[in-house]
Amino acid sequence: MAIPLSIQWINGQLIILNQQKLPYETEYIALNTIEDVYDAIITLKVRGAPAIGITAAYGLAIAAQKHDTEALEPFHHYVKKDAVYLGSSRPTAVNLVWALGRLQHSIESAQTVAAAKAQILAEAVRIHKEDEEACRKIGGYALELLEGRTRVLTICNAGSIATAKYGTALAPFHLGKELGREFEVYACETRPVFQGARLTVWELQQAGVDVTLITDSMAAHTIGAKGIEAIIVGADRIAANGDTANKIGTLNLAILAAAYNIPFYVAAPVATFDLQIPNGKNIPIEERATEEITHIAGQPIAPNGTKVFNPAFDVTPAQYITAIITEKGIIYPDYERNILEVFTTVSGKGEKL
Ligand SMILES: CSC[C@@H](O)[C@@H](O)C(=O)COP(=O)(O)O
Repeated sequence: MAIPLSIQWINGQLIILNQQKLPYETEYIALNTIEDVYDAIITLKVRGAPAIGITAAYGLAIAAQKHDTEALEPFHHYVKKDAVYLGSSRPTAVNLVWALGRLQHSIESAQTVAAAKAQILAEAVRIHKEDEEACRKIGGYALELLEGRTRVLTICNAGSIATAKYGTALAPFHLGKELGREFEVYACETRPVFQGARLTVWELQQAGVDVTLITDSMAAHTIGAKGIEAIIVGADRIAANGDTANKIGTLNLAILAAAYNIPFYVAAPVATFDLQIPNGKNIPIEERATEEITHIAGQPIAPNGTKVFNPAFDVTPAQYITAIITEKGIIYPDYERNILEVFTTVSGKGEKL
């Protein structure tokens, strides 16, 4: 039994777990070029907001090593162009542009191209390491909040394989296992791409955590029938007022939690907050290919030419969120005030580091 990892930097090579192939095949692939990284992100070989950010950071660092110039100005120009390219791969998870921005910032003061190349790679490794630490802390805070509750519902995969390790929403279950605390996790299958069925169930089984799969449409019934005591989800972008974008279907669960009077928790690192965005209305929502809905495993399930709407994320208004669990602590309403306070404490400037 072990917590699976999705991203590894081994002897100067980026190796990822190909999440497209799970749960049938556990395939690890090397990403050697910026195009490999872009493709892996857009085709969901690697997915989950923090994992996208970490992979893109390595992608930018890999590309930077290959730029054949001794002059700093063109080097910065190439890095900026690469960052724009990688940043265009998926629009909702803010961790992507956050990580790319952090790498660019890390080389601003470099005196030579050689120094910049070393610094940009070091920063990617740092982001990777920091995310594991952040997720472990999130798990600790989530365990405090879940004290006395064992039956917990989740959606999508906000687990170890969506981050450096442990995950965000799944972190308390992994950490709980390490500490001898058992949970009964209910995983929504998460149509249309089945991150819940394919990834969360697989990941929790690998780690020896008790997990039960339901279809998304069974959530309301299951909360009552199985006595679900809390819902915990991840996030792709959290606006300054606490409105939270996460996998499509999350909003349904938030409304159900309110109807059943059980807590609805969002777990995310501070890298997932976007203070430039005042509220959820301004969060860009990715729309993906129609085939994700009209086909399952390559087989059509709807008439040819069916009109489709396929938003990959929805936005849960802050009023439905009981608490937001970060590595800096647990944030409660009033979110607008308390989120700003966390960031002011973190950076001293009311900005994301
Ligand atoms: C810790 S991952 C948090 C979110 O990124 C996760 O809940 C989610 O919605 C992932 O969506 P995906 O489309 O699989 O990248």
